[in-house]
Amino acid sequence: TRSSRPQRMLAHVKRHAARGDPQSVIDAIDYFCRHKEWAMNVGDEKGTILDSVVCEVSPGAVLELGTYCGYSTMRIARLLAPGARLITLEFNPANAAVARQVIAWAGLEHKVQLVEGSSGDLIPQMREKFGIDSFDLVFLDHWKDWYLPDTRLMEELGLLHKGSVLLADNVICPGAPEYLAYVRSSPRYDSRYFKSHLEYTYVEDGLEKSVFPGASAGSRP
Ligand SMILES: O=C(NCCNC(=O)c1cc(-c2ccc(F)cc2)cc(O)c1O)c1cc(O)ncn1
Ligand SMILES: [Mg+2]
Repeated sequence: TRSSRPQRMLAHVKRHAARGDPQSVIDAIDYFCRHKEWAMNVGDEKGTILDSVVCEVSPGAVLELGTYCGYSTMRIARLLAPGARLITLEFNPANAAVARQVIAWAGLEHKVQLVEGSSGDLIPQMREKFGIDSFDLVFLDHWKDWYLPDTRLMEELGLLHKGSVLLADNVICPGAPEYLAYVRSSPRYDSRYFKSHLEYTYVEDGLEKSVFPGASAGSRP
């Protein structure tokens, strides 16, 4: 049967990127998506914003919701300090299979745990399965109408601590209106919008960065 777009992207990476060189894998994917076939990676423009937030937070524990082909997974993992961990959840097994090979080609597999399944099912298993107490940074890039329920779930499970940062992709396109309304109105978050463009296009999109000031905030009378 005809190959999938992620499979063609992986073939492009293997042909044009150097093993063990994350930047060359990132550049190869950006080239493929800009000049051959568009794909829904966070991309180079929003990727620069993602990089700056990762460097600012310098997280010990990161959760990524929505791996897709592993592009943002690599952007985050290449900036992590030794011993820091990135857990990335992907619902689609075919995409997960491609992402594993992309991450391995970049030589970042030892920093990343890719878990297949639904975020709603896996988030409650974080402690027992991965020994994670809380996350310093969460990158939301999966189904847009799951951003809010998964954020509520992480709050209720105590997986966010004072200062935890949520960074959400696509808050304009395709859009996550209920999530935006929540993080911007809740006294529980200090939220800021980073205006950018939908990956590889001139369409407006952006990232919303929301800092969790602590469970007690917003509950005082
Ligand atoms: O498909 C699953 N996740 C991808 C989410 N990501 C997106 O949908 C996404 C879409 C776009 C996009 C923007 C404009 C356009 F015209 C078409 C697509 C851009 C992005 O940057 C994304 O991140 C998925 C499946 C599943 O069964 N369960 C959980 N997640
Ligand atoms: Mg996205």
